[in-house]
Formats: sequence, C-alpha cells, structure tokens
Amino acid sequence: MGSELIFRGHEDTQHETDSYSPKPHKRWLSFTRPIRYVLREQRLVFVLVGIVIATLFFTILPSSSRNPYVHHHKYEQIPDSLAHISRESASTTYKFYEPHVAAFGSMNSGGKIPLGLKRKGLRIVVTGGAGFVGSHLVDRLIERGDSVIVVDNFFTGRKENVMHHFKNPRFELIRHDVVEPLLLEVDQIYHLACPASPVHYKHNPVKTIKTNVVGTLNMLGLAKRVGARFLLTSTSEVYGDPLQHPQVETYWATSIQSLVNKLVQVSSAKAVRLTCARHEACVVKGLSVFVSSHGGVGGGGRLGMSLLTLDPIQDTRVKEPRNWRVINRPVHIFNFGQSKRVTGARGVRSCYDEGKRTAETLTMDYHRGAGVEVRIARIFNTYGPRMCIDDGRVVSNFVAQALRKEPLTVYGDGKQTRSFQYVSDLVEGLMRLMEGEHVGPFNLGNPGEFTMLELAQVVQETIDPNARIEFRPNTEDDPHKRKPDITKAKDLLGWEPKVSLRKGLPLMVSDFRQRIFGDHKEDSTTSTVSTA
Ligand SMILES: O=c1ccn([C@@H]2O[C@H](COP(=O)(O)OP(=O)(O)O[C@H]3OC[C@@H](O)[C@H](O)[C@H]3O)[C@@H](O)[C@H]2O)c(=O)[nH]1
Repeated sequence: MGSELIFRGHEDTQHETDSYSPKPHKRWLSFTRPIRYVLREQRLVFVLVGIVIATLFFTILPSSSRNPYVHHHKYEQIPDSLAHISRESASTTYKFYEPHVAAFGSMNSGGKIPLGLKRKGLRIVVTGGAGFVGSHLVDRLIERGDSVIVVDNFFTGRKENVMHHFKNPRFELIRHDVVEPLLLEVDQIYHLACPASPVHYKHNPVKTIKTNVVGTLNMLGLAKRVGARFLLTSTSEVYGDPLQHPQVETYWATSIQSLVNKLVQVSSAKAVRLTCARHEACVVKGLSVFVSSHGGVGGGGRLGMSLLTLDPIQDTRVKEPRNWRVINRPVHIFNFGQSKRVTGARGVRSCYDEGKRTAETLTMDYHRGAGVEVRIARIFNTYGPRMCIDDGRVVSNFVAQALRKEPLTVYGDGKQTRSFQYVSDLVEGLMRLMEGEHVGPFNLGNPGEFTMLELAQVVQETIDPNARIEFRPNTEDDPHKRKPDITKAKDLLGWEPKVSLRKGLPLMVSDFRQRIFGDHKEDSTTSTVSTA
C-alpha cells in the first residue's frame, strides 16, 4: 500500500508538471480511491458497526415501545399507579397504546387508521355493565378516558347504576342479551354478564347455563372477529366445596373417580372407603366404583340400596347393581368432604359452577385454537354499593336486614366461611389483569376469612349492635369454606386488596339506606376508598 501511495504521489507530481495525463487511468484511480480509503485503518468495521447501531435504534426500539404488551412492565414498576387511576396516569398509559390504538388484537395492529380519525382511548365493551360489579368497572374505564359500551339485559343490572354517564359521549348503553350474537368494533371485551347471586342464578338455571355457555361463545366469537382482547369473569365457585384451603388456581376440583383410583393404586389395600357428609365412595381393586348415598360399606356388609355410579356424566342410579360385590373390610378410610363432580355436577348450583367451568374451557380453547388474547379472573365474594338489595347474598341480606331492624338470617350453624372483597379492589384487579400480559386464571378476592356468625357481628358493629340473629336451615350444596390464595395475583399482577371488611362495609351502608328508605342526602355512587 505504501508503494502505491508513493506511486500516486509521483503521478500527482507528474500531473502538476505535465498537462497531459491519460484520462481512463485517472478515472479508475478516482473510483478505487474511496474504496481504498474505506479499507484503510479498519474504517469498514466502524461503518458496519454504525449501520448495526442505526438499525437497532430505528427498527427494534420503536417497535418494542409501541408494543401494547410491553407497557405491562411499566405498570409493575409503579405498583400503585392503578390504585386510583388519575387522568395523568391514564394518559401515560395511552402513550403506549396510541400508535396502535386498536392494536390489542393482532388483526387491528399496524396504524391503518388515518391520522385525523385516531381515537384517544380504547373502545371497550362491558357485558353486564349495568350490574353491581360492571357499573363500578365502567366508572373507572370512563374516568380513564376510554369509550365504553355497556351491554346488559337488565335481568339483575339496573339502568340507575350507569345513568350518571348518559350525557357522556364516550358512553353507550345497549339492552341486549348476550345469548344472542352481537357485532361491535371494540378493542377489549370485559365479559361479566351472568347473574351471580345463588338466588338469582338458581331462579332460571337453564337461562344461567345458557348465558355462561352460549353468551361466552358469542362474546369470544366477537373477540376473534374484531381482534379484541377478552376477559372472562369466572368465579370461586369453580372450586366447588373445596378440599384444599385456601384455594389455589392450580386446584382441580377432584373427581372422586380419579381420587379413589389413585388411592387404590398407591395403597396396598384391597378396598378404600371414602366418607363425607352425605356420600360414601368405595372402590375395590379390579371392581366397579360406587358411591352410596346411605349406609355405604361396612365390615362384611353390603353396599347401600341406592347406588350411584361414579361416571361424572351419567347419573345412573341403580337399585340392583349388576356388579354388586360383598366387601370384606375396607382398610383405609379417608374423609374427603363433598366433591362437585358427584353432587355439584348434578346439583342446584351446577348451572353456575359448571357453566363457568365451561366458559373457562371455551375461553382457553379460543385462545389456543384461534389465537384470541384472553384473560380469566376467578372472582370471590364481593360487596359494595349498588349490590342488589334482597338478592339473597349474605352481605346484602345482612345489611338490608340490619337497616330494616329485621333479624339477621344466618343459614345453617353459621360456621361456614367466606372471604369478602370490596368492589373497588376487584375492579382494580380486573383492570390490571386486562392490561397485563398473563392469561390466568387469577383468583381475585380478599383473603380475610369470616364465618357467617363473624360477619353478622361486623354488621352489628357497623349498623345496629342490637340486631338479632335468627338461624335458618341452610341451602343445598352450600360450600363449607372459601378463601382465596392470591399469591399468583400478587406476584404477576402486583395486585392485592386494600379494603378490609370493617372499612368497606360502612361504604355500602349509605347506598343501601338511600335505596331502602329513599334518603337522597348521601352520595351512594362512590365505590372508591382511600387506601393510604
Ligand atoms: O341470609 C343469608 C344468606 C346467605 N347466607 C350464607 O352465606 C354464605 C354466602 O352466601 P352467598 O349467597 O352470599 O354467596 P356464595 O358464597 O354462596 O356464592 C357466591 O360465590 C361467589 C360468587 O361467584 C357469587 O357471588 C356467588 O355465587 C353461604 O354459606 C350462605 O348459606 C346466610 O347465612 N344468610
């Protein structure tokens, strides 16, 4: 290279001294000169590095910051940013959405919307949005700047719950039953529509299961068609009368069939006998499995007269079972409580719990099979303003009874437990779940566990210390205990309830008082509570 330079120098000198120079030679030199310049002193390497950096900067970084799913990490870094979502924090959220304003589903991504038509917030449909939980969710979404369409058939929902939004151009209300298909252009679907009080859902069980199955199917179809993200509100009732306490999302409502098979497999026993309040299951190696509703299996005894096969689908009662056997002596006895597979699946609560299980299944199948973005919440007992008065649920019953100076009706011995969450905590959890990147299912509930007698005591302390307690027979298939394990929601959504029962209960009293006695002095619509 050095010699070339010397040569070129010589050539240049020649050019200066002699006006004649062969043109083709000069052109060749002017073409190779920049190449040689680039090749010298590793300049090419620097050029390539520069190209790589520019590519990274202009291609990868902008697309990742525009990705609607990436913003979730930002949420997690600001754990309380959603607790009382302010307009400022909401607009921060939208910065991530804006470039793909309709980008929740892959089908809508890509900034196809003309500049002048870009929307500010998301378009969200809330089925059951005129109900107790739905209307509080709608309040928060509207407050955040979204456009909300409420779809409700007003079976348990009430126009009054959303009337304060009627003049808002970002709010729409449609009287529609989700069992019929519906087409709407939206980015997100919160699917809440279904009566949730046992009294209501048992009132018309066919309608309840239809709502859960056909209604969910319709809304999933809509989500698939318009590329919307879909959130299913499932229930703690999918755990049935749980054997595990507190309930974790991974808990599978045990089928007696698999339980007894396993027990027989692992034990050296000839037979295994399982007992619970009303049922006994007996399995003998190599023989059929039976559940006896009375009597059951005794030493050298016979199976009870009324036998129920453990086939989870067929409720086959057989008076004289063909494969009847005398069992000498059951070796192991396990108390396994009550399993929904046997009682629930055929019981009065099944329209709801089996309905919600099916809804979960459909949701996951649309996710796996059709690529729909889905979220699943399992909601535990919730209370707050706008609950239906006299819907039969324990909190609304007790509060209304105490206000009316009627006795508090405690069902059974009152020792059954529930965990009660305040509605604003639930709404917070639902929104975090929808905006986050995890499918679920997630338990959303308050782990504070109370017996019904303890709840009655809190109501007495809050409303009327002289309120009497009246015991009533319990309802069929009432779960004995219920308490959520919320580790998963804490870890992955950064969510946990903030409002204790003693703090939350007074917040619904003014609303109930107003609706029962027509007292309009107090503001009943407030669902939020200071958690500071
Ligand atoms: O007046 C009453 C009403 C109810 N109860 C008892 O209170 C307990 C809770 O009953 P609720 O009717 O409020 O609610 P449940 O827990 O049975 O079902 C609820 O579960 C979770 C949600 O999905 C639903 O809101 C609902 O199905 C039950 O043990 C019931 O027997 C009373 O002791 N007195």
